[in-house]
Amino acid sequence: MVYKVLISDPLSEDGIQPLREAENIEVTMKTDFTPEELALHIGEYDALLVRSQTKVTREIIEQAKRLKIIGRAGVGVDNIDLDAATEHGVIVVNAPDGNTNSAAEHTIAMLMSLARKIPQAFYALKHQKWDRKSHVGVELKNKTLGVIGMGRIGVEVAARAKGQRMNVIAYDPFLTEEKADKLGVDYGSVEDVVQKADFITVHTPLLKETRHLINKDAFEKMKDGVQIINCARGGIIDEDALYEAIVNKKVAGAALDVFEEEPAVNHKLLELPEVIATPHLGASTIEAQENVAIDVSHDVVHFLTGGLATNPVNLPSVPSEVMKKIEPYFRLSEKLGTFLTYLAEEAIEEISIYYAGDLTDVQVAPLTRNTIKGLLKRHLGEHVNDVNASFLAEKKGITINEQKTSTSKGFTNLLTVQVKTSKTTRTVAGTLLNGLGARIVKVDNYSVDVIPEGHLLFIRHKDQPGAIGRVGSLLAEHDVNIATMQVGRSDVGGDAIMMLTIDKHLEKEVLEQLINVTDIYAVNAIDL
Ligand SMILES: NC(=O)C1=CN([C@@H]2O[C@H](COP(=O)(O)OP(=O)(O)OC[C@H]3O[C@@H](n4cnc5c(N)ncnc54)[C@H](O)[C@@H]3O)[C@@H](O)[C@H]2O)C=CC1
Ligand SMILES: O=C(O)C(=O)COP(=O)(O)O
Repeated sequence: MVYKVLISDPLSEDGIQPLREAENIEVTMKTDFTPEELALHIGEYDALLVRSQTKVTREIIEQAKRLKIIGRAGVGVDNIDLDAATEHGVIVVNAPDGNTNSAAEHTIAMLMSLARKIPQAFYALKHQKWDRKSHVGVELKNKTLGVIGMGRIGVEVAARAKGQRMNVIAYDPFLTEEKADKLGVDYGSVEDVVQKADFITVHTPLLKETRHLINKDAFEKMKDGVQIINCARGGIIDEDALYEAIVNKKVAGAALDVFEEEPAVNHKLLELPEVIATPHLGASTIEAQENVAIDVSHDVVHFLTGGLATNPVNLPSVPSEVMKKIEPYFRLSEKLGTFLTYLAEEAIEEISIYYAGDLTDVQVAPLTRNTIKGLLKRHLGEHVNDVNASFLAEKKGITINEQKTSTSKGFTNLLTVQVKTSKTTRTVAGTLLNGLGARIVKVDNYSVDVIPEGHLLFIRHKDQPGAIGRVGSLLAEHDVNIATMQVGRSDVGGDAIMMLTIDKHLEKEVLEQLINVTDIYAVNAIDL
């Protein structure tokens, strides 16, 4: 199998070496596709790598029949329709750390350029004007920098601003007073930051909650002569409100690296002499580009070759030490889910997954997703995966319960899956036996011991002499060899079960004949 990877924005050639060197991966770099051309060609690719330029819309994702992974060589994923990706089972990964330093340095460069009007002075000089009086700046020392968003970049900007002898006041929903103390910054609300700062810089993602976070109201509360920096995302600051605030002399200057719509040429803000700008260059350094391309290429290679992504955006990331503990259960959890699809004869309304023993100490969400994947895949097809399993279950109106319990029934680990339909509740439980691998240990109320692989027959019957023999004979007549067989019963002469492993898939006509054998109530032929 050769995986085809499309790179649709310029990425560092050194950074994509992991992709170029990987076996079975063919890389195409094509950075001039129009949206229509991308929609036309995306169906050929297994992976798509982008920066902020390519808009990965729902329309594109709907055409991407082979696509498994979208790699964002950078932080912001607002150019990717994450819901559409999730619905289509496409994992999105980013490279959150590689450009932090460059973005922070660019912010400081903008702050200093703004304070000293360097771009305006240079522009005048380029136009033969030796103009010193229009370009009088302000010092940063002892001024207050307001930082909104103290994530990776915000924290780095704050540290550098302190190096300029500035006071820093910061707001972030995850910033505590204690943490602010440790970072040597003042802790405040958005209001405090807005009211007290001489310079305000934003470093949040663009979300519903942060869209126009800095708006007309906010500008009104600011100090006269405040200066604004946005090296995060266009849209965090309301551009119309900023324009008004500059024209009304409330805001003395603004430095913008990002815009609500990009590319932003002929933007009205660019006509104002108080505004300096760069065309989204925060991450545009040799180092950052190499870092993010390496990180995202590694994730794409790992993922395409069956490994796990380090920086998933539309799946909760799982620390590697946790992953090591739960990975052995992946196969078992999926098989238990698949097993139950054969037992549930009506539509599944509720799935409950119980984790016991060693499994109570770990993060089990990936196992839950895997179980649901097993439950849905048989009927919905191969496109069901970890990314879209929960979404698809919810869309089908299936309630999902996940619970850790102390009842491990003597097993060191026990994974029990139960499904409810309008008529019945069916249960299967499995365990990982030390050194022996996975076993199904319970079906409904019956204890069994069977490897969850291959072809199984689960038969419910009346506990009567001859029932087992009749099943054996019928299978022999059809050349079906029995590899293992277990029986169990509730009480003598009552309900009983047989669990067989057979050497081949049971044909439909044999199954129908088996169901008609005397004393047999139900037969499930299960292919795992
Ligand atoms: N101009 C450029 O080229 C670059 C821009 N960026 C952008 O910079 C921004 C920050 O990136 P990182 O620091 O890496 O992200 P991050 O995820 O480490 O930090 C974002 C912070 O914003 C905080 N936040 C969320 N909602 C908030 C709110 N309503 N008020 C205050 N804080 C809020 C979060 O709690 C988080 O701590 C992102 O928008 C990213 O896309 C990143 C790299 C380069
Ligand atoms: O990483 C980010 O969020 C950025 O904004 C960088 O964008 P870029 O990769 O330079 O198009």
